[in-house]
Amino acid sequence: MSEYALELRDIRKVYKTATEEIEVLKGITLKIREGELATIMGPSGSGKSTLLSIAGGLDKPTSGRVIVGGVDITDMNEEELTRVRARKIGFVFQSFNLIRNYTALENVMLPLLFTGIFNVKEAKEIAIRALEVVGLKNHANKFPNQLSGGQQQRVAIARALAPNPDIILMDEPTGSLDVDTAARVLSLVKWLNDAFGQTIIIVTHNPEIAELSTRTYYIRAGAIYEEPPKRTLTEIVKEIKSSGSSGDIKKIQLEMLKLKLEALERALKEDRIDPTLIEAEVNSLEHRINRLEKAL
Ligand SMILES: Nc1ncnc2c1ncn2[C@@H]1O[C@H](COP(=O)(O)OP(=O)(O)OP(=O)(O)O)[C@@H](O)[C@H]1O
Repeated sequence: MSEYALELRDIRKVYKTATEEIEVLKGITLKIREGELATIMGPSGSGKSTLLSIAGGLDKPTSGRVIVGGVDITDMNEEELTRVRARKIGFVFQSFNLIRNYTALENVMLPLLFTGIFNVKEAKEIAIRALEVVGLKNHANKFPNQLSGGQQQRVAIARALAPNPDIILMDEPTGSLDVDTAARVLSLVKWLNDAFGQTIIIVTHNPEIAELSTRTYYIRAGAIYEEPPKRTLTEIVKEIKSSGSSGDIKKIQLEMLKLKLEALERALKEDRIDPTLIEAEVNSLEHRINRLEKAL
């Protein structure tokens, strides 16, 4: 058994769309030791969920290796991955992802049955214990819509926990919960890490969750850091300006101004507006169009 619950080696991820290629992850190496409660933070669109999907074998990296509990899952086919995911990886997402017409108990039993290890009776016994761990033993036969948001998230945690996975991956696990319920769910997560030694990775925007964790990582511009990247406001503004979008915005603005000018000229020609009222506006539009054309 490896000392790492999860190892990501030089992970690159390039998304190809019809018009462009985006390199979201630019060679990320990450080693999560057993028993860690790690958080991954970073700006919106920085690739946190992409990294989590790759770590969980839900998505393939463009290059690099993914090793879960000492097993290299990078080149596994879908059938092998389904087994490995069920045995070694638990998932908890913001939207709970419980199956609506299954009871809480059945929802927790499902990944246990997917492992191919347990029969129905064994899966049931383990699932009941997992529900007990999250304080929901008495709600085992309820359907998701008969449970509160916090209870549903606890069922999702029981489901992730039941197969005794090497690692539980959580994507904004408290994102859709109110503050009090979120705090209760988080204290359960923290307790599972402390008492069970369960290795957990949480992707979040919430710095308070990072405070609970044993280690915090930050993703920015496709790279990962253990310290929050220190940037001045001027650097952030420069980065946004040079991100390529401001040129496009100017072009769109120019098109909009030209369309407005055309419309004004048409209205003037067709005698639909008072010329004295719009003279200044036409002048100002022409001036702005000139300036933008020079800037592009
Ligand atoms: N299937 C896909 N095809 C093309 N681009 C994608 C795809 N999935 C994600 N992206 C792009 O990859 C980038 C990273 O997305 P990702 O969801 O991993 O970011 P994130 O850090 O989790 O963002 P957030 O905090 O807003 O959830 C984004 O620019 C996104 O638009």
